[in-house]
Amino acid sequence: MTNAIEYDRYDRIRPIRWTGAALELLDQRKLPFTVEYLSCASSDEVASAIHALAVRGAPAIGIAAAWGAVLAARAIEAGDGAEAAAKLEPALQRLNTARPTAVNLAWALARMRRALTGAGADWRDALEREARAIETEDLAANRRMGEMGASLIASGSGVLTHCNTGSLATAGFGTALGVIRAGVAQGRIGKVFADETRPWMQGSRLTVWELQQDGIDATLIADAAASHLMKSGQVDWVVVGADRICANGDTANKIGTYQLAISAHHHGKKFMVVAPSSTVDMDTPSGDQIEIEERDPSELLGVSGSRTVADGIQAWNPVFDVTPAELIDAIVTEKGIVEHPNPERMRAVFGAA
Ligand SMILES: CSC[C@@H](O)[C@@H](O)C(=O)COP(=O)(O)O
Repeated sequence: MTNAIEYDRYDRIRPIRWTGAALELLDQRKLPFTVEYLSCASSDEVASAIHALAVRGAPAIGIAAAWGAVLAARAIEAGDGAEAAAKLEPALQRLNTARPTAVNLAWALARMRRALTGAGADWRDALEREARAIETEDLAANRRMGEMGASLIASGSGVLTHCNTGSLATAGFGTALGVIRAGVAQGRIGKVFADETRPWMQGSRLTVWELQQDGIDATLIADAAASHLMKSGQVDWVVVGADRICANGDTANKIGTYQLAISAHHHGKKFMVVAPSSTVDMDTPSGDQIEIEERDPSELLGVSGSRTVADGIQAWNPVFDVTPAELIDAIVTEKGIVEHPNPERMRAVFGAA
């Protein structure tokens, strides 16, 4: 179990690049066949890219929004941080409403506002420093969580993951996928399964592609095959990311996570949530208070742009669900692991709201 993790090996995919003049986003709508960066020169372009899923994954949209605030600053004149904060607020609000469920977006923008507090004429530098810090800290948190989460996994285990929680969804390395990378490097994980994650196909288009870049074998399954897989005994842990973790441990993540947790519980498999503390929202008492994003039903009506459903059919497209804390064995963050989360154990690691 002493295999060192060669982090350089995982540095090949960077979803977010700041050029000094523009924000470049690896366009996740086009992967895996086209690797192309979308250049955003204004905060409104960043907000549109977040809404359209050109950049996606809770930590990545927080980082992109932080750089969006830096771009918004280019469009205003202000003598100090207080004046800048007032003038930037409309742009920050537009970034904030680009997607509702992942708390990392609001968290990153709150940090950007705080960076302006007390800043003088050099307020633009303060903003840029903060955006860079948010990005750098995310990468460090992912590496730490990777090692912490992997330490829970017994040698030779099989894991199943959902959605995409890798480099593409973060500053790099990933959350749940970081645990999988670390677990494979340490020889703990023998077999990786990824589900397709309908309807947007983050698993089949992004996760298995990311793992292939690292030379990690992964087996793709249909979402509907997950319970059958667990029953077959090939999986010991379900390892997922999060978009918002509440004060009681209830966790919002990609639609389908909840049914994986129910199935894991039924089959006696362990269920791990991996997320940086920027995903923890101690101000929201429970999952009942989380706004669940509903996207355009057209995402369900076709595959790769080709319509597969008869005209006139209605569809409902909630893109996240909430897994109750009692179905979670461990929440892994860079601040610590909360086993069998409840309000008291959450407070012990993250403090009171
Ligand atoms: C490290 S990413 C964690 C979550 O953001 C991820 O599991 C997820 O649900 C992403 O949803 P998406 O709609 O693709 O942004």
